[in-house]
Amino acid sequence: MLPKYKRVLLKLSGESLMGENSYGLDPKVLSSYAKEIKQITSLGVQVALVVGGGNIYRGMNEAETGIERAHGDYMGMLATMINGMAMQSALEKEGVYTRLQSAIQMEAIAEPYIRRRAMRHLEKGRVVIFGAGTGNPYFTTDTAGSLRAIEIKADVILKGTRVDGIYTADPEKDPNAVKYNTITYKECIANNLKIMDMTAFTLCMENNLPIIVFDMNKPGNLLNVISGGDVGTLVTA
Ligand SMILES: Nc1ncnc2c1ncn2[C@@H]1O[C@H](COP(=O)(O)OP(=O)(O)OP(=O)(O)O)[C@@H](O)[C@H]1O
Ligand SMILES: O=c1ccn([C@@H]2O[C@H](COP(=O)(O)O)[C@@H](O)[C@H]2O)c(=O)[nH]1
Repeated sequence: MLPKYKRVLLKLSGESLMGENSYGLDPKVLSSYAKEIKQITSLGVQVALVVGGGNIYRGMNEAETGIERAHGDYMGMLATMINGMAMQSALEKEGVYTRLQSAIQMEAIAEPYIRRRAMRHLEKGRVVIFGAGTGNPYFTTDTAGSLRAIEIKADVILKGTRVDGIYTADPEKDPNAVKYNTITYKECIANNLKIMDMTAFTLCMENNLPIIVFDMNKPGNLLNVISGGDVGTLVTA
């Protein structure tokens, strides 16, 4: 099978990593995601990974936590490092070579983020995990994923999540929501569709980076996306 994409940035939801638990990490999910990723690296697809942090900490709720927003955001970025390290371990168990790069210096556990070095790792077939988001508060890992995807010249950003695409409204809240097979960036922004934040959509739109939102929990789905299958929702101009 000839993959449709040569280099992809896969954004994994932090919340999905907790599986049935209400917090933290589920080893079954980590192992299953690692196996799915191995399926596509075996085809020669270059994979960069950004993992969210919502299973551990989000910095947004200053009113609830009493923790200043920017301070909380740095805590959220540290949460993404924990998830990145967990994915690194799960991938290595599957025999996949990896490198973890952090946007915040943590030399004992990760390389610093160096764009050209990341691209070299990808060329050598290593999965590069980008941790600590953008390194800046007031952003999200969706924006970090979009930014890194553009920087490393990925063909597409794949948002692997727990819903099977983009809907007219949040399908977890609105049973009448209808799924789009394709949608434009402008429609996502105009309709304020909350599957990704607006900064991420805008960045992708300005740089013409296609987005595919798909269900990462369905076995074989990632491979299907890479094969050009009719999976999830495609966002383009
Ligand atoms: N219009 C929409 N279409 C589809 N999903 C939507 C929409 N609006 C909101 N959502 C929600 O977005 C969620 C997916 O986002 P994502 O994968 O980023 O999860 P998350 O919980 O924010 O994870 P993370 O820990 O990475 O921040 C879905 O679970 C869904 O409930
Ligand atoms: O560039 C970034 C990325 C993330 N954060 C903070 O981390 C948490 C977790 O990320 P999610 O994208 O929500 O999974 C996020 O809520 C922010 O608090 C950040 O500040 N900058």
